[in-house]
Amino acid sequence: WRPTSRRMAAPRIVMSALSPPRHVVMKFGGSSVANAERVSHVAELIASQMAEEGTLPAVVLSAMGKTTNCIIAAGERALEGRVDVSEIRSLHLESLAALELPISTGAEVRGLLRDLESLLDGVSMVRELTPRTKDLIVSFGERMSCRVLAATLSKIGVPAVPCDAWTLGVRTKGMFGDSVVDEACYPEVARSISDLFSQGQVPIVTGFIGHDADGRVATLGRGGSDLTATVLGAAFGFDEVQVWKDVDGMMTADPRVVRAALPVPFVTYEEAAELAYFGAQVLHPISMQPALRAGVPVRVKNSYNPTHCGTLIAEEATIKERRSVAPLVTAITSKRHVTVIDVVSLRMLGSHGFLARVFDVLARDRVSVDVVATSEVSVSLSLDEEQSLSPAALEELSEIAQVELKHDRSIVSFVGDGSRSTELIAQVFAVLAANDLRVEMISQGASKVNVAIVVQDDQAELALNLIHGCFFGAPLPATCGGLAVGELAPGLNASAVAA
Ligand SMILES: Nc1ncnc2c1ncn2[C@@H]1O[C@H](COP(=O)(O)OP(=O)(O)O)[C@@H](O)[C@H]1O
Ligand SMILES: N[C@@H](CC(=O)OP(=O)(O)O)C(=O)O
Repeated sequence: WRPTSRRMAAPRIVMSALSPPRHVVMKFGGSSVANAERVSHVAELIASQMAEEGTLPAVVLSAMGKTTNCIIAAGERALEGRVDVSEIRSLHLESLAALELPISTGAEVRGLLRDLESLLDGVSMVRELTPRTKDLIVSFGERMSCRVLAATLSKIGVPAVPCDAWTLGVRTKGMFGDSVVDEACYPEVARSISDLFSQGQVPIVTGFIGHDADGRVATLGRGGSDLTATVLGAAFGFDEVQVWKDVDGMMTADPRVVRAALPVPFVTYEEAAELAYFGAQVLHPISMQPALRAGVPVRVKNSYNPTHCGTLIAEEATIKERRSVAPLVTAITSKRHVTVIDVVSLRMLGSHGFLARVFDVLARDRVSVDVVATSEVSVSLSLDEEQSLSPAALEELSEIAQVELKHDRSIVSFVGDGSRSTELIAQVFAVLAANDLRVEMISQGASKVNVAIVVQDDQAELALNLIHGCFFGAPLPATCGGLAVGELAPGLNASAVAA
């Protein structure tokens, strides 16, 4: 679907550039607006980008800091009869005061806090918190943060207006807590944004939330503001979707785990989706889909180093053109605390339908699988930490096979040039074998950009650093996952690691 009415007249906002403004989405997550100081920093960043680069933004914002986690915790406490929003109230009222925002903004935020508290009182009385009610209570985080940022921007001359996403027409479908945006709403969203731009207004849009077909609040799953940003990008046809973080773009690994991680300048949509799905926290797993379908480039930027070019995420042809050489590995990521299920059935030797039986049980238990390895009489598959098989499902599998659960595993994934996977796998296994790190599963082939291995949790950090050093040449840190390189886990080869 391509938007028809992309461009409206340049609004009253003073634009330094003579050419028509570049329409961009600027998404800021919770860590970018964790307190009053960071809200003020983001407001200055938006205003300076408008003035210096002539951009006309729609801003997508998440709840301040860990407000979503706090509201979820408040919901769980309300189930036990305790209603307490003091931490949430303090953060927002102190921010209002520190930012010296108008009384009207304070009144709006206090009203939202009262509504949240009333809902929690209700949960406390009925001792029930349905997925629908949980979505409604968590939505208050984004609704408050948008009002705080919009008022802060207005104070510095940017005519910002807070927009609950449903007021722009963002309509969801699917389950509460894990909805997606219905593409049928894109034309209405495009018109709403055009109208705001033509009125010279900068929309500050709640990420993560929307209304379902019945007008009930629903959320897009944790981290869903990235998806809101790419949906707006696709619906209106923005020139770029910017995802602002506290790091210099998508990195070659999680910088909190691999201190030598480096920014990646160019990533394809497919690589970004695989990295996000297999643990790279930097983007929501399905947020690349709307951008890919509409051909809208995504750029991951650092709000603390805005002059850094960050990471450009775009279609394969564009990225290949921009890359000087095709890297063997673009980036490495990991998903911790997964469970591997080994299902072995000698009785099914030669008989068809073994795999179908196993996956039928999983489907009825509504669990999704990340990594699979099969043989004629066995299948191994991984479930991430939020999922587990019901006793009934385990019993049913045990009727046709021996079932073994192996907890505390990690999936380590390498995203890169799938056509050179043999070379990639050879290097990975060489460095891991040199250190007696055991690979329990490997999966390659389904995706042309991803190879995944399974190791034990307590060796994942070392594996990540070893492999990262292998492909990106950075020295090993003194310790990996609590293991000092000089005093490695029993049996590890110190000389090879040191080398
Ligand atoms: N491959 C990666 N590239 C960049 N950042 C990563 C990666 N993997 C994990 N991270 C971590 O994700 C953090 C940003 O995610 P998050 O804190 O959720 O940001 P936000 O709140 O803005 O959405 C970074 O600070 C970084 O430590
Ligand atoms: N606040 C929601 C939505 C979101 O996307 O947040 P963040 O941008 O901080 O990941 C959450 O915590 O899931």
